[in-house]
Amino acid sequence: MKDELLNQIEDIGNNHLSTSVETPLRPDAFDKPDDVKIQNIQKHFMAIMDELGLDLKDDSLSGTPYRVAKMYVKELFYGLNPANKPKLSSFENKYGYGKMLVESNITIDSACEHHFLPITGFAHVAYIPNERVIGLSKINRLVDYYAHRPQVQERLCLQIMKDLQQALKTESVLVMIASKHLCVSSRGIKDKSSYTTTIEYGGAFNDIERRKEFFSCLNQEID
Ligand SMILES: Nc1nc2c(ncn2[C@@H]2O[C@H](COP(=O)(O)OP(=O)(O)OP(=O)(O)O)[C@@H](O)[C@H]2O)c(=O)[nH]1
Ligand SMILES: [Zn+2]
Repeated sequence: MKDELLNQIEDIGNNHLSTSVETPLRPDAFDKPDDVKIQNIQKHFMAIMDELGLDLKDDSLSGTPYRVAKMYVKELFYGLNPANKPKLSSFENKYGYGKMLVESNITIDSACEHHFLPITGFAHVAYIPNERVIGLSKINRLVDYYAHRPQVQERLCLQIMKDLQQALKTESVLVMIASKHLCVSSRGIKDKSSYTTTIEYGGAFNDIERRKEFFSCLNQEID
C-alpha cells in the first residue's frame, strides 16, 4: 500500500516535469519586423530612463534608447530569431577520420535571462565523427548564435549539443562551457572569483576515458 502510494506520487512528479531545451518564445515572436521591434523597445527604454530621472534632452543621453533597442534586436539577442541561425554545412568523412575533434576556447558572449547581465567565458566542443564532418567555423558560429539570447548556461550547453548531434548524425558530441556571470560577480553576492562550468555529452563521451582524452586536449599552448 505504502509502495503503491509512493509510486503514485512519483508518477505525479514525473508528469509535471516536462523537459525542453527550447528557449521559451511566444508563437508570434517574429511576426513583427525588426525595425518595428526597435521602435517599440526604444519607447519602453525611454520610459525606463525617464523613470530613473535622467534628462533625455541631454545630448549624450538622447540617443541611448535607440542605441539600446538596436543593440538588443540586432546584436545581443540576434540569436532569438531562427532566420539568423547559421547553416551547418557538413562534408562526407572521405578520409575516415574516426577519433576526437576538439574546438576549444570558443568565445562565449551571452546574457543571463534572469537579470539581462553579461555571461562571458569559453565553450569547448568535441565530437567523434561518423560519416559526416563539419566546417570548423560552423561550430563557433553555432555557439555564438545560441549565446546571443537571454540564456541560462545549462540550456545553452544543451542547445549547442543537440544541434550538433543532429547535423553530424552522431550522439558523440560534448559541450563544456566555463563562464562568469556578471549577475553573480557585480551585483547580489558580488563574488568576483567564482565561475560556472557546465558539461553535457552523449554517445562515446559516456566513457570516462573519452572524457579524460577530451580534458587532455584543453589548454594547449598554441602560438
Ligand atoms: N542555474 C542557473 N542559474 C542562473 C544562471 N544565471 C543566473 N542564475 C541565477 O538565477 C538566480 C535567480 O534567483 P532569484 O533569487 O530569483 O534572483 P535574485 O534575487 O536576483 O538572486 P541573487 O543573485 O541571489 O541576488 C540567481 O541565483 C542567479 O545566480 C544560469 O545560467 N543557470
Ligand atoms: Zn543573472
